[in-house]
Amino acid sequence: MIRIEDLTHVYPGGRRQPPRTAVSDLSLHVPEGRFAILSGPNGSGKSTLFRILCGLARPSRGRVLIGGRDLLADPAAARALMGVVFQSPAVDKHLSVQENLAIHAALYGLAGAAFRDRMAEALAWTDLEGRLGDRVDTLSGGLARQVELAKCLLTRPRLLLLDEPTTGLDPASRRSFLTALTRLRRERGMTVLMTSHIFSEAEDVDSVAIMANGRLLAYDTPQALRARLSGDVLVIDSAAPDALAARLREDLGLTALRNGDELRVDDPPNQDAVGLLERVLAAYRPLVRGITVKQPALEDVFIHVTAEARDDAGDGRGAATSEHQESAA
Ligand SMILES: Nc1ncnc2c1ncn2[C@@H]1O[C@H](COP(=O)(O)OP(=O)(O)OP(=O)(O)O)[C@@H](O)[C@H]1O
Repeated sequence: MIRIEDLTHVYPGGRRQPPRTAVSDLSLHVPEGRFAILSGPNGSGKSTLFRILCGLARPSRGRVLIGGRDLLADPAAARALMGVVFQSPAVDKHLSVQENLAIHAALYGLAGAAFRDRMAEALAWTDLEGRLGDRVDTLSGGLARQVELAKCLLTRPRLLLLDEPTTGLDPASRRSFLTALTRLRRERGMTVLMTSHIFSEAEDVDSVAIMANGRLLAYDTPQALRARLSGDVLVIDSAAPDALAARLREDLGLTALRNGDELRVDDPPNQDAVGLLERVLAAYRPLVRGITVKQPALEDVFIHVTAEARDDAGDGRGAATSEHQESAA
């Protein structure tokens, strides 16, 4: 459904600013009926890629096919297949749910009975039943987001693009929103691509793409990504992470990846993580604020992959292998 080929986007520089490459030679395939999450640290290029996919920005190079339609050559045909939920609210909060839906429907020539049918169909995926006459600013944040979803569904898209749709929602509202997306994928065969920083959301989707510095570092199923870290992870919170990392390297031959004040030793070689925890505490107690051993979750893979890319390349650039791209496809 989405095929991105060798996509590059460079923001032109100004008098004082050099050109900036936000997306670099990125290829990604999301087959029809899959739910994929796009993740990456701040500034990794997610929003730029999202804007290109919605047709809001034209890439410097590369090709994007949406349902076989060339987004750059025939944007109207490609856009007709998609519904988009942007990060910033795109509903009028002073109007009721129904009024918001009616305005959006009118843009697509839907009115009268046709509109009412489509509205009922769209609302069936949400928890908005009984709230049609309520002004959007009287709804909870979670329900207000569902109005955006219902708006997109009015046009029966085959692809849903969502930019951090659950940011700011409480866990229960997040869960309801994701349940609606999962049902749309399962019962309607809809393709869903969503950007997110919340890794608990990614545990049950079909595939997860991890970007950094405009490049795709990994793209695979959550299970396959988790399997990249086979053993336990030792996580150390330290007031002096660089000094402690140097000690671990010099004294114990261990590579620790730094993430803020945290050091992580993934799957420690030649010893179990609990044994290592005891050794670290015994030898470097003054440098340790907190220490724990845990089973790797997706978030740990994300930290591992992005930190490794930073360490490997120095300039933060890593490269996804075609193997990862294909296995998720
Ligand atoms: N309009 C612009 N002009 C110049 N550079 C830009 C512009 N928009 C983004 N960039 C740069 O492109 C890179 C990618 O930014 P982008 O916003 O796409 O990343 P992101 O992953 O969405 O970040 P965030 O999670 O913080 O929203 C960054 O280095 C950013 O500074």
